[in-house]
Amino acid sequence: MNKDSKIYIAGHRGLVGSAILKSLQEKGYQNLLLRTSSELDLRDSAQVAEFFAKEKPDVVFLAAAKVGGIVANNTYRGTFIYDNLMIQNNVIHESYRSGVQKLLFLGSTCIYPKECPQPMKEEYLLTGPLEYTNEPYAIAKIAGIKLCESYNLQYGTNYLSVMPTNLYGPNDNFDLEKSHVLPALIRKIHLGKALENADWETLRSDLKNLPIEGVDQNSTDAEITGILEKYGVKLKDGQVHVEIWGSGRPRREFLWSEDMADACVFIMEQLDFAQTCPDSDEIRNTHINIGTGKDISIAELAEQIKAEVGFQGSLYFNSSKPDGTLRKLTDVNKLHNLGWKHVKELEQGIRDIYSWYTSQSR
Ligand SMILES: NC(=O)C1=CN([C@@H]2O[C@H](COP(=O)(O)OP(=O)(O)OC[C@H]3O[C@@H](n4cnc5c(N)ncnc54)[C@H](OP(=O)(O)O)[C@@H]3O)[C@@H](O)[C@H]2O)C=CC1
Ligand SMILES: C[C@H]1O[C@H](OP(=O)(O)OP(=O)(O)OC[C@H]2O[C@@H](n3cnc4c(=O)[nH]c(N)nc43)[C@H](O)[C@@H]2O)[C@@H](O)[C@@H](O)C1=O
Repeated sequence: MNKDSKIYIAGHRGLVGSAILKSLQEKGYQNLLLRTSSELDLRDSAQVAEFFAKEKPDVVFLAAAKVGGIVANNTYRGTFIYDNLMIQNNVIHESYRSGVQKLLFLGSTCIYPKECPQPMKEEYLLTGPLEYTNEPYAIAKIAGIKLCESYNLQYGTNYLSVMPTNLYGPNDNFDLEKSHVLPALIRKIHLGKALENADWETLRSDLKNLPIEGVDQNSTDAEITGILEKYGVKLKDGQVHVEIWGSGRPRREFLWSEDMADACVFIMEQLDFAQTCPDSDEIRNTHINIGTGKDISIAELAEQIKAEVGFQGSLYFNSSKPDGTLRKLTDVNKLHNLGWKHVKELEQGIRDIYSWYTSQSR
């Protein structure tokens, strides 16, 4: 990959894709190829074939995918497996057909078994049953790793795969049902604080920027209070209570999206497929974990966000919502040995994302 390479970033408006775009621009890459999903639906084989044949990119960052939190994965199981298989099959296959020199596939640490030894090493892939709530998504991601690996071995392509831990940062999804835990808690606790202060202006401007079904900035105070209750932000006995899904016991590892993007660009600049093979006799587990190597319980995360936001009310746990995997801490030795380490720690990241969120919802 060099500064003149024609680089296609699939998913450039998303959490990770937007950070990859920013990182490449900052590093002086200028020949960038971008398409939104409405301009190019990557599930559509004919559209993707035409795009690659015409544009012939040199390099591809595949950060387009159907993505969501635990409940979205568990609810839209068909969409998660179909969309992801179609997107990655089309992009990887047409990259091969049009002669793309290098490609980066983004998977996820949910590829590892539900009961995986901790921390999770790359070699633990396919050693046990998966967590059921996101099994369809995880199976698509495993297929993506194997598609890259198989094309490399059969056709001599140079496609790399990275497995990021849970990510957060600017341009994340803050939907209260479909998002991941960190953005969901930032927003719920922010709304909780506004409700306890009877700060209707803040509540209305939040809803103006990111409407919740059944309520908008023109709704009455009572309607807003009623709908927030449905999403777990409740005013009861003069106090506001914010719902945390599950038991609070699961542990998660969080990486700032711009660190993730930096790791992606670093790997694409520094590595070829041959160097990712741990053992030349057995070409397996060539993917690379990307994370911090540190985790925290959901209960602790919620307390940290509560302190950062300055919410005075209470947090309560709703055990009717799924916990998912109890722990998925990445082993980041492979990444560290390559010479890359994250920069932003979680405490600073929470501060920065809360500041970003409030600047957007004003
Ligand atoms: N977020 C996280 O915590 C984690 C993410 N990952 C992986 O990282 C990658 C990026 O995720 P993230 O940035 O969070 O996801 P986002 O949901 O923020 O962004 C996904 C992007 O994919 C694009 N996209 C979705 N469907 C299509 C389609 N049919 N055709 C074309 N483009 C499409 C969207 O484009 P548009 O905006 O134009 O509609 C969007 O920009 C994914 O592979 C994900 O699985 C892995 C682990 C954790
Ligand atoms: C990135 C990763 O993301 C998903 O896996 P997950 O880590 O389980 O996802 P999550 O962020 O949604 O939840 C983490 C934990 O947090 C708890 N939790 C509490 N309160 C809220 C809450 O309000 N919202 C959400 N979403 N979770 C909450 C929740 O119950 C769970 O115990 C998969 O898509 C998977 O495929 C994947 O790749």
